[in-house]
Amino acid sequence: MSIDGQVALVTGAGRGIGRAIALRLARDGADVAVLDVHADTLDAVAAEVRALGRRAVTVTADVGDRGQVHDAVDRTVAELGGLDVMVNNAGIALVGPLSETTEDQVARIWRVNVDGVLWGIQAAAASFLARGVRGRIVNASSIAGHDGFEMLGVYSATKFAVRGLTQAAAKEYASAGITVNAYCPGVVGTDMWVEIDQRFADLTGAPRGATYEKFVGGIALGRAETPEDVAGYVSFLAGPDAAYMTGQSGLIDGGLVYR
Ligand SMILES: NC(=O)C1=CN([C@@H]2O[C@H](COP(=O)(O)OP(=O)(O)OC[C@H]3O[C@@H](n4cnc5c(N)ncnc54)[C@H](O)[C@@H]3O)[C@@H](O)[C@H]2O)C=CC1
Ligand SMILES: CC(=O)C(C)=O
Repeated sequence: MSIDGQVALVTGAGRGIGRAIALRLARDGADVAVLDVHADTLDAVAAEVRALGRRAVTVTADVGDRGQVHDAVDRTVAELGGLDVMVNNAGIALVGPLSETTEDQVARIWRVNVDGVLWGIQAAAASFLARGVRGRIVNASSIAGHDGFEMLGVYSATKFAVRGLTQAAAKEYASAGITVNAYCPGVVGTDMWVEIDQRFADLTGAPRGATYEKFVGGIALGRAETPEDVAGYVSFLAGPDAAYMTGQSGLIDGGLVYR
């Protein structure tokens, strides 16, 4: 198993891509701390991790709160005996025209998608450095971090920002043997996309499902992405075969955006 005996912390692990990453890392041999701002599904995800024979802890925390993220890392080390892999997966979407975007909307999404990744990088790297661990940091960007999408403009900006943080952190921590990479999924059939599609319907009058189908229609491989497609790539980035890779933001989108 590629990451046997390691400890990972996955944010936004209560559902969707984060849940799939937690389970994949557990299947590949890691003990996992599952973190989410919504506590309701965390026990179920932790139970799934334990059913795979690995240890799990649940952490209810807001990634936009620096102190809570640092506490989450400390708790993981205390309860699971270390931390080797930090997956900054939590994120939220914002759908709407730039012309109508408010300060509150920008502050809210920036706090989760960008500040949340920054605090995760900072807390994990401090913990790796303090313990002499050549750890892995893996961040959630998106196709929207490679291409600006209409009606998803501020969301796109946050995902471009994640790529900037990923590159800068890779350089800052390289001498300590810490790698920092990002994954850039395409159209993954999670609750986030249900919400995006509904919001497009509300704003444009498009029938429900039409926006999702339009995006999926552009995928060369001919199907929507699954959370497990993303999780496999994250496990690769966390594992030994990615040891010589840092600062990269790799597209895993079935052939939707070409960069
Ligand atoms: N679904 C998609 O098509 C794509 C998703 N992504 C990115 O992948 C990541 C995961 O996406 P999905 O699983 O689809 O989203 P999702 O909305 O299904 O799940 C996100 C999880 O993050 C949690 N979360 C939200 N705000 C949080 C906060 N402040 N602190 C801690 N947890 C918080 C939510 O409670 C939820 O459990 C996000 O960063 C998203 O932007 C990137 C490209 C495509
Ligand atoms: C949800 C997302 O990341 C998109 C539309 O690329």
